[in-house]
Amino acid sequence: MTTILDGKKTADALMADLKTQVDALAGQGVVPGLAVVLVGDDPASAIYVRNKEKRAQSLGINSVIYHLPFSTSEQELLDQVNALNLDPSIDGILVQLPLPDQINAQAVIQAIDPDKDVDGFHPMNMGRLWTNLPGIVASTPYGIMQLLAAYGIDVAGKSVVIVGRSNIVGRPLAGLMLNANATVTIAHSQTQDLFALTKTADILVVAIGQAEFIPAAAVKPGAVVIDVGMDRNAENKLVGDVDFANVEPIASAITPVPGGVGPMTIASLMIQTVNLAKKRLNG
Ligand SMILES: Nc1nc(=O)c2c([nH]1)NC[C@@H]1CN(c3ccc(C(=O)N[C@@H](CCC(=O)O)C(=O)O)cc3)C=[N+]21
Repeated sequence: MTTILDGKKTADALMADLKTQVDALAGQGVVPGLAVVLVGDDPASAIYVRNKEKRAQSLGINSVIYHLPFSTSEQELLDQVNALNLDPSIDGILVQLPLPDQINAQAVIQAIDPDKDVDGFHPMNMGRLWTNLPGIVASTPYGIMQLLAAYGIDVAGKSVVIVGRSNIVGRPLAGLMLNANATVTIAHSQTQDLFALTKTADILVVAIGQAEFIPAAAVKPGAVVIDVGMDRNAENKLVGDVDFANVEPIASAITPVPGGVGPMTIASLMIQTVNLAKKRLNG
């Protein structure tokens, strides 16, 4: 029997616990503040923003959305970020990616106060992760680690293959996996004989954004499969990067899309926002 790694259920359980923490903070006069800056109308960002809003509201987190037009200049965005850096009611700042071409995303990420960088994308937080120091960790990788932990899947000593080397998922996940004592390989578009490599993985993570790219022949029987993709197939249905129907029967455990990694990403963002608010209170 294959275990379906239910991110929705796991996220709901984590949020029930987090709600008591938010209530306790409120009793001490602190409401966690999350600022989300969205430039333009990227569809994946729109789903993310909508679901974040729902979660934040039900928890009692003060989530403020700054929806700027697609034509926003880099300087205008930097000014917005600076204002949020200085706003004491804001604990976490998240600038939705991708950004329009006229804006240098790295310049914006580096303008965020590293201690408010709730996405963990600032080089300071990436450096902390890769030196195994405490810091803020990107929400999607953090959510994946929590989902594995919730199902008692230990990564220590396992062979983990991550397909995708983005700063949002692949790289930070590799750091977390290494810190948890996994043996990590990062594969990407130039990897030779990719499916032979993925077939060696005890834990296979795919984050490339190509609908149903990974076939059953690329997966070791009994592997744990984590699908980070959020793609549209030919019928415009939301699917992942893994051919779920054919891979599910041979995997020992697998995440669905939707209902897998996505809800865990949002839960992780909420957890880290609350942790930053606790820091505001306790220093
Ligand atoms: N700075 C930044 N940080 C991000 O983490 C970031 C980003 N920009 N830009 C966009 C992508 C996309 N992303 C999603 C996270 C969760 C769901 C999600 O909740 N998915 C649910 C719901 C799907 C649905 O409602 O259809 C699911 O998979 O079950 C979606 C998309 C975060 N991203």
